[in-house]
Amino acid sequence: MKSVASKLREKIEVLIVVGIGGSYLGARAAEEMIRGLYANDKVELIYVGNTISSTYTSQVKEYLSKKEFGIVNISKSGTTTEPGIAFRVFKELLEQKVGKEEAVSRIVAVTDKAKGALKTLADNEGYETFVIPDDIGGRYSVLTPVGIFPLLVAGVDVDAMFNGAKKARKDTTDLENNEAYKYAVARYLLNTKHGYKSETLVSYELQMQMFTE
Ligand SMILES: O=P(O)(O)OC[C@H]1O[C@H](O)[C@H](O)[C@@H](O)[C@@H]1O
Repeated sequence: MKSVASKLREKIEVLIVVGIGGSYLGARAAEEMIRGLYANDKVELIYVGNTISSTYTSQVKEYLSKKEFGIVNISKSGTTTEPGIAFRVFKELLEQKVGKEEAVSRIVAVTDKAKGALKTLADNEGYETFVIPDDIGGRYSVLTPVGIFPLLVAGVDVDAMFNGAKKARKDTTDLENNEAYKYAVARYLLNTKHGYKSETLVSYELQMQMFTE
C-alpha cells in the first residue's frame, strides 16, 4: 500500500476521496487532527460522495481544472448511492483530462474482498484495490486501508499512528486509567441512575470537529 501511495503522490496535487459515513469520516477526522485544517503538504485531500449537492460537486470540478489529481473510491458494500454518483462524475473528469490509460493508474478502490459493484468495477477496469476486512464495521475502519490509504497519500506518518494505537491499547488495559472506560461508566450511571436521557458530545476545537461527526 505504501508504494502505491507514494507513486500516486509523485503525480498528483489533489486526492479526491470518494466515500460516505464510516467509509470517509475516519480519514477526514484523522487528517484534520494530525495535519490541521490547512495542511502545508504537496497533496491536498478533497472529500466527495458524502453529499449529493450539485453546487459542491461543480465547485470541486472547477477547482480541479488546474490541478493534477487522482481518486480513491472507498465503499465497503460498493453499492452506496452518493459515492457511486460522485465516482462516475470524477472518473469521467479524470479520463477527459489525462486519458483512460493514465486514469487507471491514478484510481484506487478500497472495498470488500469479493463482493459488490465496486469490486467488480475495479477488477474490470484494472484499478489497484485494497480490502476492507469483513469483521470491521465502517465506524471502526480508520486503521484499515479506508483511513490509511488516503492518509499515506496525504503524507501522514502512519507508522507513528500505528505506534500510537499500540501504545493506547497497552495503556488502556488498566481500566482505572482508561479514559474511554471511565466515560462509558459515567454516561451509563447518568442515564440509568440519574435520569439523563440525552447526550451531546461537542468539540470547540475546529480541527477536532470531524471526530464528533
Ligand atoms: O462503505 P459503504 O458500504 O459505501 O457505506 C458507507 C456508509 O453508508 C451509510 O452512510 C451508512 O449509514 C454507514 O454506516 C456506512 O458507513
